[in-house]
Amino acid sequence: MKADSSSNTNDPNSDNENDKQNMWNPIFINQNPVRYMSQQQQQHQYQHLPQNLQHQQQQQLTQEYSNSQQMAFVNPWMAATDDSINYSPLYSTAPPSTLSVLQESDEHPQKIPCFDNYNYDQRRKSSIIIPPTREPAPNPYLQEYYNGYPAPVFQLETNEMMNQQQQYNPNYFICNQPLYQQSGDSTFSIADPTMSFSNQDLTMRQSVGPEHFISDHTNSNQYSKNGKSTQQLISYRRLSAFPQTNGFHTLQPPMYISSEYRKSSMSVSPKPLMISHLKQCHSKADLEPVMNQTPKFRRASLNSKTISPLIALTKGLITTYSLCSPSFSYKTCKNPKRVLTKPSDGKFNNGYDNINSDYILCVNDVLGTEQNRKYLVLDILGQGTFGQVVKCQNILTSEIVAIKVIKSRAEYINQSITEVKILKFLNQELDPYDKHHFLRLFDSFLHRNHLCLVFEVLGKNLYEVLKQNRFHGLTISLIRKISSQLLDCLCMLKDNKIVHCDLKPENILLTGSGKSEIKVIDFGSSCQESRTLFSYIQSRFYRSPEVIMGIPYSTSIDMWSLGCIIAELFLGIPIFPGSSEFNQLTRIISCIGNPPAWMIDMGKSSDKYFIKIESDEETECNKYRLKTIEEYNTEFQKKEIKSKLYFKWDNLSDIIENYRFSKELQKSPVAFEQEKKDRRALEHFLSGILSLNPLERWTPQQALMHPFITQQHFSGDWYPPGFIPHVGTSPSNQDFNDTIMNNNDSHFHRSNTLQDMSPTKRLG
Ligand SMILES: Nc1ncnc2c1ncn2[C@@H]1O[C@H](COP(=O)(O)OP(=O)(O)OP(=O)(O)O)[C@@H](O)[C@H]1O
Repeated sequence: MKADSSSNTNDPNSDNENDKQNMWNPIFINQNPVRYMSQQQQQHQYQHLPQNLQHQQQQQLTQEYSNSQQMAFVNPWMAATDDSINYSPLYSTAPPSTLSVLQESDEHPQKIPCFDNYNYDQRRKSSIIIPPTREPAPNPYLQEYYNGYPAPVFQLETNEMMNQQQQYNPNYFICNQPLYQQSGDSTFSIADPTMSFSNQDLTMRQSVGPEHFISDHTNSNQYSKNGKSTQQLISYRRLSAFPQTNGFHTLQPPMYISSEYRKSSMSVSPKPLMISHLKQCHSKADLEPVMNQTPKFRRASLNSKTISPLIALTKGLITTYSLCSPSFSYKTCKNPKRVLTKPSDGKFNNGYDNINSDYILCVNDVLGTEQNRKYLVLDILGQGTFGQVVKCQNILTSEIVAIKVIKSRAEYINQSITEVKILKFLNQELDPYDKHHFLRLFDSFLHRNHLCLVFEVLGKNLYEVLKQNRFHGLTISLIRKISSQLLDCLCMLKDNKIVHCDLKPENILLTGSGKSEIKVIDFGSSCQESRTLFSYIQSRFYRSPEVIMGIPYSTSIDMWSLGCIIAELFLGIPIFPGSSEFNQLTRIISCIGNPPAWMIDMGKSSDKYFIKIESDEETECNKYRLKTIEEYNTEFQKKEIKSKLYFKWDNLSDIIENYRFSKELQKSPVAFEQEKKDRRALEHFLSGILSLNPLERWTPQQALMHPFITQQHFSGDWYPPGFIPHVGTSPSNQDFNDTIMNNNDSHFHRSNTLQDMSPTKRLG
């Protein structure tokens, strides 16, 4: 070991040649470096052996492995490039899973084949000290062995085991330790059960893209335009929350390990696991950290400064690799780029854009060219109909921001210019002190034909919050806090006659301040009340009945969306998860009741969904009924099916009242009583917001006064000040409800599972 005070000994990645040459300590170097085989080679060779021979060799391998007293330092670079090496037959026949363990452990000197042309001198000079073999840690996936029992040395899998595994579930195979699911040519971990809802979301939770905005002035019938159906349009739209279902996030124990295998593993190395002695604590001094002496043979040394093997193989990995192979050189520019955009093939805009006209973004890309407008791309935050949102750092100021990179198509850019205008107005004119929960826009610029909007960076959206909560509802006090902030925001919008047009959980983000503070984002579909040009707006689950029926709309459509969002926050899943507009309307009507006849009379699209059953010319009072699924399918050549019901009860108040009480609430009678009172107030609050008649629907100002928000005593009845119920000329509620209810059987079948909605069974 050489001490060189002139070299930068603190830097484990030092490029100093002396450092490298003096790192090797001959005492601890095994003369037989391991040859690394590719997984394919291993599998191939293993599969061709007869089964009894495989078993015999596995045992031999296990025995030799446990007997080994020395470790070899393995140079992955040499091994990966040298093809002229003869493999040990033992290695070539080991089962794939075993070999993968061996590759990682570097602990098999006896079985290591020779490198004919390997330069041992280089290794002998090393001062990296390799400790003698010690007992491997117990396998945490074999839980029986974990608590104090000897662990199997490593996991072997015979073909028989693999077969049994596959018989048990053909989709799973044991891959060393974690359990993976195989799908096509990609391998991923067992799907998180909470992800099951996402698939449905892909087609249902989307907002409407500008190419699908249908102007009332051009064509009122969104279905007949271009001959495209809603279903066809949906396929072009994208999920706003970036799907995160492909991550390797679930590690599961193997599903099956035979008892024979366990016994054989036990017999290999039955040494008891040492558990460190626990001492009683008498004084503060006992809590002082104890520095153990540097264990002999347990440290690697770099120019007299000792570094641990951990540092040598993490922080100091580059130096370690350089020492292993003089030809190894590391340059960050050669690093593979992490692409954030999917699909990532360049199709348009000189190869900068993918097939969806999304800019292909990679980590460490720079957006913007001007001095103070250069942003380093760090990660993806979300994806939506209009483009992608990425976390970036201003190169000049180091400020972290969120940049929404809009698709390079004209219709998206134009609509986003409106978003910029509205946000500027909201930020600068309406809410200069940032008190009313609007997203802050800092800047906007063009980058390679993409409009980039620079926002403050926020936290999780409410859909992600629910998902993280395994689609269980949030507590009433949290719902109250979120609702009052949203109402405050909607008050500002209503006062200034601005319609958001796309309120949904994905567009409400926690600020990340830790105070359940939220902000409303995505004003890309917003408009002024006087310029409601489009009739195909709002994400379906949150779409108001007047928009579905084609009635002129106002800021009250945002109140409808708010009602749906609050109900979802309570229930954990959407209250009206319609699979089509017809299905959406059916769900709304069966839960809340019928719309007044004047709405049906007035709606441009009403005749798609309703049939007139009675017309009284004198009173001009018409009666309608919802079309049956068969009638609707025949008329429009659709394939609507009975929709699944996810709640045991039909109407809103029963759903809220009977929704599952958490175990904590059930334990405390006081909390239980309070919850029941809160639920009654919530139910009444929602009934005012989710009024089918937009003229009777409470305004945000009215809703803010409701006892659910103010937490005043709720007696069971409450009217907002100055509220006069509109007396419609609709058929009597009873008549209509009878019709609807008679139709209900044909529209719904009750779901016994919430598979499409949520991972857990929650029937109300
Ligand atoms: N400022 C921000 N900070 C953190 N995440 C953000 C921010 N803005 C947006 N996101 C994330 O990106 C997602 C998509 O953003 P946004 O809704 O603005 O895009 P969009 O293309 O308009 O989507 P949509 O399909 O809803 O119209 C959001 O759901 C959110 O998760």
